[in-house]
Amino acid sequence: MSYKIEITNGIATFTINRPEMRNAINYAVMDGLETFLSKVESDDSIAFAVITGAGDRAFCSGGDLSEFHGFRTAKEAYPMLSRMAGLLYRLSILPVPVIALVNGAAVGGGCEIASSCDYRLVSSKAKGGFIQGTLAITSGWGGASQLFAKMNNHTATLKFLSEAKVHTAQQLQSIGWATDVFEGDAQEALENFISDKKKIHPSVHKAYKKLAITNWTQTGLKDRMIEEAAQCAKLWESDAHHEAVDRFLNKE
Ligand SMILES: CC[C@@H](C(=O)O)C(=O)SCCNC(=O)CCNC(=O)[C@H](O)C(C)(C)COP(=O)(O)OP(=O)(O)OC[C@H]1O[C@@H](n2cnc3c(N)ncnc32)[C@H](O)[C@@H]1OP(=O)(O)O
Repeated sequence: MSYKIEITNGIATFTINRPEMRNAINYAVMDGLETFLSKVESDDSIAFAVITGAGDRAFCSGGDLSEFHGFRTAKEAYPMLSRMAGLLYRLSILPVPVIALVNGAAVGGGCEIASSCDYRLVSSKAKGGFIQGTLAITSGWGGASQLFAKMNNHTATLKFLSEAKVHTAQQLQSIGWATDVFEGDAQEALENFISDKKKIHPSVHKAYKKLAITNWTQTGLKDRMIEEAAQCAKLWESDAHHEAVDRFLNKE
């Protein structure tokens, strides 16, 4: 199974389970994420949502380039991009704190998934970045809009996106993207983080989350994410993009 859903003690966890592909997102994972979101949206007993990747190499390497490379035009790419943007918007507006447990590399769309969460716990061994620029596209799943909604420093955010570099965990923390950097075991880091949050009543977390969601609703975050998908789709059809993906797939 390309994903796992576990709900234990009020913590709902979605694990992308394709470690051999560095947890790249394909349609099966998108279907799983949709199921997960529906469960969390409809179960009041859930107090925290967590998204992570299987293994210790990657949180998520973005879209599965072998599966999506068949899209040649903007019209072909847009349905996939806008569907995932819609799912990440739903992830971001879940009524409980949403935690990205960044156990390994988070690049491209992987960075967009983590950016759509409220908190990012990042392994000291992980690396991450919006590397889409190296493929001659922008982020296409609404991740840039998520960043602009959440990061304080506009110039640092624009630099993070447009330079398309891979950063160390420490660098990710210094630009304000990583909430915490942990050494060692990811599950232990998650338990510590959640046990600290549990010192405060769940209704307080939910109430603050509601305020954040009101802000995002009023500033049209969903529409901006869908517009981001449309903009990426336009770049998708360029020769520069197809040539860059060919180079990755041919391991040049
Ligand atoms: C499509 C949406 C778009 C968006 O809107 O954001 C994107 O996400 S663009 C996609 C961005 N992702 C990439 O460009 C992939 C980048 N991958 C990497 O940089 C590295 O794989 C890694 C994540 C840093 C991990 O490096 P490492 O641990 O050294 O593993 P390998 O590179 O050897 O990968 C193992 C295996 O997995 C395949 N792989 C990795 N990522 C993807 C991917 N996104 N799609 C398809 N396949 C992927 C890689 O080709 C290797 O395959 P094999 O050699 O056949 O084992």
